[in-house]
Amino acid sequence: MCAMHLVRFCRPYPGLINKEVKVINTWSSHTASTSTVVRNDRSLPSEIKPFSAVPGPKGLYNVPFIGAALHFKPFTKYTANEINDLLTDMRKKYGDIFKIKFGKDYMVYINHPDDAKTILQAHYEVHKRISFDLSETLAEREKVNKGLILLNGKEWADLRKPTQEKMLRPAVVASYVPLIEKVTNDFVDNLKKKKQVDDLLWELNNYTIESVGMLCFNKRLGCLDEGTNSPAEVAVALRNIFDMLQKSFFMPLKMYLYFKTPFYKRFEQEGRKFMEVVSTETAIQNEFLTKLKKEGKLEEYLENEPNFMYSLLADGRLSEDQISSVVSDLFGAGIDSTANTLVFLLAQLALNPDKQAKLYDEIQQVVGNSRHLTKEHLAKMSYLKACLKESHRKIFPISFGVLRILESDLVVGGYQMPKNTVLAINNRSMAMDDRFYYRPTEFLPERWLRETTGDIAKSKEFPFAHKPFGFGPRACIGQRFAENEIFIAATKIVKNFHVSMPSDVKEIKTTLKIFTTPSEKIKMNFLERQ
Ligand code: HEM
Repeated sequence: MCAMHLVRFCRPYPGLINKEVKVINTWSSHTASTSTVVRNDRSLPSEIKPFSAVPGPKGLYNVPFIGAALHFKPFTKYTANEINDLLTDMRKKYGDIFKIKFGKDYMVYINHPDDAKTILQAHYEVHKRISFDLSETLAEREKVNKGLILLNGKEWADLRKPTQEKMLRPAVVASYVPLIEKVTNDFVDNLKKKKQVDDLLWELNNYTIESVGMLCFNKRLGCLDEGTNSPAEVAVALRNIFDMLQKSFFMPLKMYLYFKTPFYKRFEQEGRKFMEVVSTETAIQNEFLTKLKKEGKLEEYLENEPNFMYSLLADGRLSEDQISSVVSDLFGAGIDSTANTLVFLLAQLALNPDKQAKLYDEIQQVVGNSRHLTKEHLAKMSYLKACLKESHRKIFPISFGVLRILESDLVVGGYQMPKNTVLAINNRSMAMDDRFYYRPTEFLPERWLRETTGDIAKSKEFPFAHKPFGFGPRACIGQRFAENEIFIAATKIVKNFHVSMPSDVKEIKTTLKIFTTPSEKIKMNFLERQ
């Protein structure tokens, strides 16, 4: 065992500090106040226990491949799309840390923020992502370059570095505000005509395709044009792709790795539809840029509009093939993620009219009669930001939570986790845990405001309980773009409409398709404000 591991063993792990502590509320913008809180009520093993002692289902459940099948229908009431319910039951039975065998390896579920912190702050060099073997098999069979989502180690870092420089810089993000605003104005105009929608997710899918299309291809793809009532084919393909990925993850026998099974063939068909759109649009964008360059008009064009693909081409560190794979990943990851987030945010506001009224007041105060939204407006809207954070907490957006594969041994919650252990941070379960959140079942954006103190602000004690965009070098690369898009859409929609749902709807039922998504169509009324 190396010296670093010994140091880890000797260090008292965070959860051992299990007593009343004085906490300075440094988040108060006015005066720092002191309050006494019970930080958590964990009971941890008094000495470090081996991995074999991590609790979890016993017996047949631990037989490689077959064991996983026993957790799902027809043996239980759960399907792969409802794995969250299975995990909630296991959390109740086994506690803050438990392990389940999926395939041939264990996956360890983490339900305490102290442990989430230990894992997310551990040292990683390869930053290996858990295998989406269905997508990997498709990429290999179709001879398509893998992108940010599938690559690891140096190949991933070579793509990530230049892309991140272009995507996460505040100035770049800000330059997209006017472009997204135009897309949002068209969406709002459509809502004014419709007044009511029967399937909010599909409407928002068309909106997010248009927004992320502006980032990836600098082009409007026509999904919001008059007469386009059906969702774009690419959105349908993506929905099916994510559903199949979710299912493939928990399949006991993955025959598609060896043969083109009917399940694989359906995935291939949807994958090809998606890739067709991306390669067509990428080629058009390339042609457009080459033409402008030949005509000597490129500089002038770039002065007026940001162009993400051009900035990657001009950077010189990535080949055209690598750029295509980056654009493909951004387009694929950017549509359903943001559309679902917006559905749930609007639904929470509809179910909580008092919070909607408060948000409307903030919008009126900050934006008033300005014709355009600016990054300065967005920066001032703290209640809007709190609404998004709270909506993500109540309905956690990612099916698996944030996953990490250990690159060296690590003590987590009193257990010795060996190198290569797969750990899943179960933010969804922490979100409903009253050790970390005051009245966790309620939609209370106030809990996130800087000026909030006392019990309601308990969540601020546990930042690692809530990581909807992940953490560290492998965190969501689209976070800033997504937040901008969500803030602009929510601001414009709430400014223009009072949103409501049919009176018999009291809660939103969800299912998991990589992203959390409504299990039934969501109807929404958009009553124009006078
Ligand atoms: C509300 C919307 C979104 C949520 C909740 C979300 C969440 C996440 C999460 C949790 C991860 C994994 C982070 C980790 O392991 O630490 C991730 C990765 C990623 N996201 Fe997002 N995301 C969203 C929107 C977007 C958008 C709009 C884009 C593209 C424009 C995008 C592109 C990506 C990509 C490419 C990765 C993989 C990054 C890598 O492995 O280097 N996401 N996202």
